[in-house]
Amino acid sequence: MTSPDPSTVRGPERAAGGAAVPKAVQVADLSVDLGGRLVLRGIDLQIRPGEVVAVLGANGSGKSTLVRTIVGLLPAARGEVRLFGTPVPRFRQWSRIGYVPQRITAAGGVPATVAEVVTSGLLSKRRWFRPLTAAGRAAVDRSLELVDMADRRKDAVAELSGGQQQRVLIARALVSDPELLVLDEPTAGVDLASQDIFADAIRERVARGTTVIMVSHDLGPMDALIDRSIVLRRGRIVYDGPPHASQTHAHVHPHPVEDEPGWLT
Ligand SMILES: Nc1ncnc2c1ncn2[C@@H]1O[C@H](COP(=O)(O)OP(=O)(O)OP(=O)(O)O)[C@@H](O)[C@H]1O
Repeated sequence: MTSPDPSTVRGPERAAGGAAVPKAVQVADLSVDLGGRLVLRGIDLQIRPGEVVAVLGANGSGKSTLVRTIVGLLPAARGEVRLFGTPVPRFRQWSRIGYVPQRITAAGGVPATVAEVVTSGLLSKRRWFRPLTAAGRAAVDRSLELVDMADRRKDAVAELSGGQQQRVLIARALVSDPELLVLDEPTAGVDLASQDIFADAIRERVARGTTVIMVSHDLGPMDALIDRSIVLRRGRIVYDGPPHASQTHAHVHPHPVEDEPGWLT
């Protein structure tokens, strides 16, 4: 019997035949140094395909740094991150990953329409100049409908409100139908109605086996989707478990971390 190619295996249910399905995310002994300071220290984390994980913690605890390192935007000072079994520096299948950054970067001073920004989620750097296929256009339309922005597709992103821009970024992350969604405070500054729209879009993806990592201070309507919470404190994981009372997890520290000499607050 031949083993399936791990890179084509999707979702935990594809483990039939005994072949080991790679974890969606594996973080081993990860430390990250920013500006000469260890912002993450000794992080160990494994996320199975299909899991929906909330990353919680106080301001400055390292949440954004963790997810930015997971998607390859920051290098590890020590340790390793693997995506679907491949070390991030060698990972090339970025269409399998959807990422919504914490702050608006879509406009970035570049005049781009809503549809253009969402389309950019379909294109790897090497394929920028290829015309979009009919399937690609349909995916962009579907994604814009999911976040209720279809009627703004020709508008300049820079002219949208902050919450509307955030919806465009969410549509951009969803458009390639990624297997792993990494969302850094996706609904910060987004009104409740839009949060509901967003939660519906994520719920639909989760039902199809998409893995989700979401940084949030206020999960809102997403709360019911979470099946595991991780709490960071000063660059370390201090809680990893069921998301009971998730609104207060940021204050749960079952394994208190002693302040260490040399830790700069
Ligand atoms: N470029 C940088 N250079 C140096 N230190 C940085 C840099 N970016 C972030 N930090 C520091 O790293 C720590 C973790 O920051 P990070 O943005 O990961 O926290 P966070 O948990 O996402 O916070 P928040 O909830 O406020 O978004 C903070 O103390 C921050 O000051």
